[in-house]
Amino acid sequence: MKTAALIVAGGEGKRFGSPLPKQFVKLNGKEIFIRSVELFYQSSLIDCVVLVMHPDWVARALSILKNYGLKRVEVVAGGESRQQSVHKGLNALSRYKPHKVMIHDAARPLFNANQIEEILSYVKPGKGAVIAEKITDTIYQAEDGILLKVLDRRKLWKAQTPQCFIFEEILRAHEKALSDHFLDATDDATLYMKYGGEVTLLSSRSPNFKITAQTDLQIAESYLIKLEE
Ligand SMILES: Nc1ccn([C@@H]2O[C@H](COP(=O)(O)OP(=O)(O)OP(=O)(O)O)[C@@H](O)[C@H]2O)c(=O)n1
Ligand SMILES: C[C@](O)(CO)[C@H](O)COP(=O)(O)O
Repeated sequence: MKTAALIVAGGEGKRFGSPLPKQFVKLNGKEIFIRSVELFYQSSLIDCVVLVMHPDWVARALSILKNYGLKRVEVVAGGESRQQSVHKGLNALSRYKPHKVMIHDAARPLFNANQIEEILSYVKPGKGAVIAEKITDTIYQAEDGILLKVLDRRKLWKAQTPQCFIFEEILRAHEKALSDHFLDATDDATLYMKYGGEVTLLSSRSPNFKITAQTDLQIAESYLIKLEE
């Protein structure tokens, strides 16, 4: 049975604040989206890869993928939101009839691909698996800068990606969300759980933070320099 990877790179990177969308910015000499695609493309456990790219940058992405010899990556145009982009990517994947799918932010290029097998082992009918990070700080709930409540951090995690599911189940969850006009989910586990799925959280074995601001890029570079020494 096939396993697919869906890499979402359809955003504009507004918080990064550069004319080039952050997924095209080079991290130690290689574009961030290429690093994320390669994590899955180079895995023997992944049978097909779809990259969802911002519509204005599809041609540029295709040319860069070709330069890296990443021939078997299908590129589709993303939507206005991450949720729409994922849905477009899932529709593109349908023709490959995958059994499982790993949905990953292109903006998380540091993910440790050695965890692919472990994550997939948790994915079963009705059960998804998501890489997340346990909270170590005290977490406040506030309104207008006034502390309202201190939350129990023992029960709190920071969602990351990949987020992995039985393909038909997460596709159905996205379709139901669309028909229910539930359109502002910021991740896929939200939809999966809303429509009855159970999600297992797994800690990342390496830094797996999202490149959101320019400072994140500098942190990622110093980590990679050490790793690739
Ligand atoms: N319409 C969108 C919005 C986001 N994403 C992708 O979802 C991931 C996480 O989103 P985020 O870090 O918020 O990226 P951007 O939306 O580009 O960032 P910003 O909010 O700063 O514009 C990224 O890989 C991004 O490319 C997407 O595929 N389609
Ligand atoms: C999917 C995600 O990376 C999990 O933390 C996050 O929700 C993406 O949010 P963004 O606003 O699209 O970066």
